[in-house]
Amino acid sequence: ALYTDPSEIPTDREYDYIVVGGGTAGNVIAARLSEPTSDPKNVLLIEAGPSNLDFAAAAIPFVCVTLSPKTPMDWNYTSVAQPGLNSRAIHYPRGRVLGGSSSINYLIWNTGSSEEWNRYASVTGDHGWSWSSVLPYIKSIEKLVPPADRHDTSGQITPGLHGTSGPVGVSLQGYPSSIDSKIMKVTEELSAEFPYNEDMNSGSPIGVGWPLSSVENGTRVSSATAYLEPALSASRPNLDVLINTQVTKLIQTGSSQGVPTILGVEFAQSASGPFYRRNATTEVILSAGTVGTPQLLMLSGIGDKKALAELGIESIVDLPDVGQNLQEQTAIPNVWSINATSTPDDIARNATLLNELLGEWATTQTGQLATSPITQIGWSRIPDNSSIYSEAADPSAGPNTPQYEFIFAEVYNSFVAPGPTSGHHMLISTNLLSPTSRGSIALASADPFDAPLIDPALLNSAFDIFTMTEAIKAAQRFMSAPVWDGFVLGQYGLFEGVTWDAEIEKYARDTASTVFHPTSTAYMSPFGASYGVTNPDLTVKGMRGLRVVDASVFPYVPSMHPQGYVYILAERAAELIKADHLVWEADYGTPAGQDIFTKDSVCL
Ligand SMILES: Cc1cc2nc3c(=O)[nH]c(=O)nc-3n(C[C@H](O)[C@H](O)[C@H](O)COP(=O)(O)OP(=O)(O)OC[C@H]3O[C@@H](n4cnc5c(N)ncnc54)[C@H](O)[C@@H]3O)c2cc1C
Repeated sequence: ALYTDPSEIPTDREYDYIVVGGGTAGNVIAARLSEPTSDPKNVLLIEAGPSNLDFAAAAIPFVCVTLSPKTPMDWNYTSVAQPGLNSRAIHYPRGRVLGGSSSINYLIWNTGSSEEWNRYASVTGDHGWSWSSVLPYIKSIEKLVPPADRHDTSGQITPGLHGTSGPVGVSLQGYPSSIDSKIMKVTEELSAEFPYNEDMNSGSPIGVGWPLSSVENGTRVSSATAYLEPALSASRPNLDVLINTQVTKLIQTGSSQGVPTILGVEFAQSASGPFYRRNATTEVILSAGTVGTPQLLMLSGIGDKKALAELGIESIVDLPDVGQNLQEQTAIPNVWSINATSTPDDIARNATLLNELLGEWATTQTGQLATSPITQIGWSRIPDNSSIYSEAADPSAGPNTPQYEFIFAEVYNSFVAPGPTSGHHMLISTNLLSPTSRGSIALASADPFDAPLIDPALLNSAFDIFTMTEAIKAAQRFMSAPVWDGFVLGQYGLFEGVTWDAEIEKYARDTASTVFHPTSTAYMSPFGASYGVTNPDLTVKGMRGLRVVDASVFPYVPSMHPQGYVYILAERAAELIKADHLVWEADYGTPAGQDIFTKDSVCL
């Protein structure tokens, strides 16, 4: 059942599992663990935000850009001042709603470069995170469906690479744009630098192609719509979901041989309380995301002992890497003025047009709003002989893994300057994918209702600014292809006249912001490692009862858009949890065919 107030939670029910955070990963976990079996498990899911169903706009793909920042679906964080961005602080959106960031994101669907999954396997010592091991999850998660406009997608995707019956509907762009054919033409005119890639989700992403989005029937697919709503609609008596309620602390419930057990959670709807507490009988699964997870661990005494002592927080386990190693990607929307008579720029300026499009979407889930504003994507790398390699090693997972991205859209956008009231535009957002900078999440105070200090460390290293500058120059080369003659009028807005390296660097630092992809603040390392926060089976080091399942556990930020990776992670995590539960309860040993990494009985 769905509850909106903690006082409604049945007091006589014992929960096997308590899941903290009804976001992208948390909903997968709650839905999977509460599946009907001969021995059903009771699951309580606690989400800080409201229901996604309270927000009609969340379902409409094109308006994804309006769901954050500064909305009721967003935590509305601001970063600390960024030295790499000329000391600017930036909005730092994170979903605070059922579905979490999958309810407010820009819908791009990627499942990875094979090299980086293999790197996850090698740095965690768990073959279960390798590309060959995660491929079956990708197929079982995806449901490839026709685009909203039902156009012929031959040659735009390799259907055989995709699943057809999973919970997450994914589709290609569902509305034509005037730049589609021109971008494809560049892949012929400048094919050496910008080759066409028929399917960027094959494991080898490099090239320019058509992106998939988490959109089905012209409507957003999130973990709330794909996993939680079906589970709730099935009226599972063993699944309880509590919304509008923040978990304020994880609580130690015992210890054995000096190893603490964490099975308790404290929660409240506001700083003034009342505060409630429930214990799980089997596990607490922390899925509060890359910002929320380390914040809650530290509030609970799991983190750097010295730093916590300064805030008066008593240490349960000294884990200095909690909140460290934050990896984030940087974006710059570079805009060109174009010779077009209509572009989606018009939608923001013309209320009548917007209302017509909303009407069309409401009746048939078709039209311009049935698709995201992103038309194509390109993935690329700096040349192997780049001068930066004399001072920095390549941070990417390998030569087939992109270091930067182009996102194409037929519209003006900027993080720092308002939109123009006339004219038509296109943009290439240049995104730095594999930064060498490392940021952090730290507590501002011991009050769980205080926002944490978020430092994504954007453009904070020589490699990062070099690669971003090269990406912008590559975008300029892309736009110099013959096909744009007469169509492109010139660089626009703050990008106008920006040509030379020094100008590009200044422009980059003045205009960049986040791609919204923070990861790695509770990163996995091998069992027994003296660094890291979580083990390869996602249990938290040095304790029993607690696991982390969300984007915070990735050892490196995914080189592509991460929501697909998070679904994969959560699906495997649900299997690991179920398998461990069998092992612990009945002492069966490893179930036949189950690929469980060997670990000692204490899971340190
Ligand atoms: C604006 C934006 C655009 C993006 N665009 C894309 C894109 O196009 N493609 C893509 O692949 N990725 C995109 N991403 C990133 C992607 O959505 C995230 O990486 C992914 O969804 C993270 O999943 P998660 O489970 O780790 O965290 P989340 O989905 O953020 O879930 C965390 C949940 O925990 C809840 N929570 C936190 N603290 C507490 C607490 N103390 N108590 C209770 N609940 C709590 C939160 O409210 C939230 O619901 C975007 C993200 C944003 C914000």
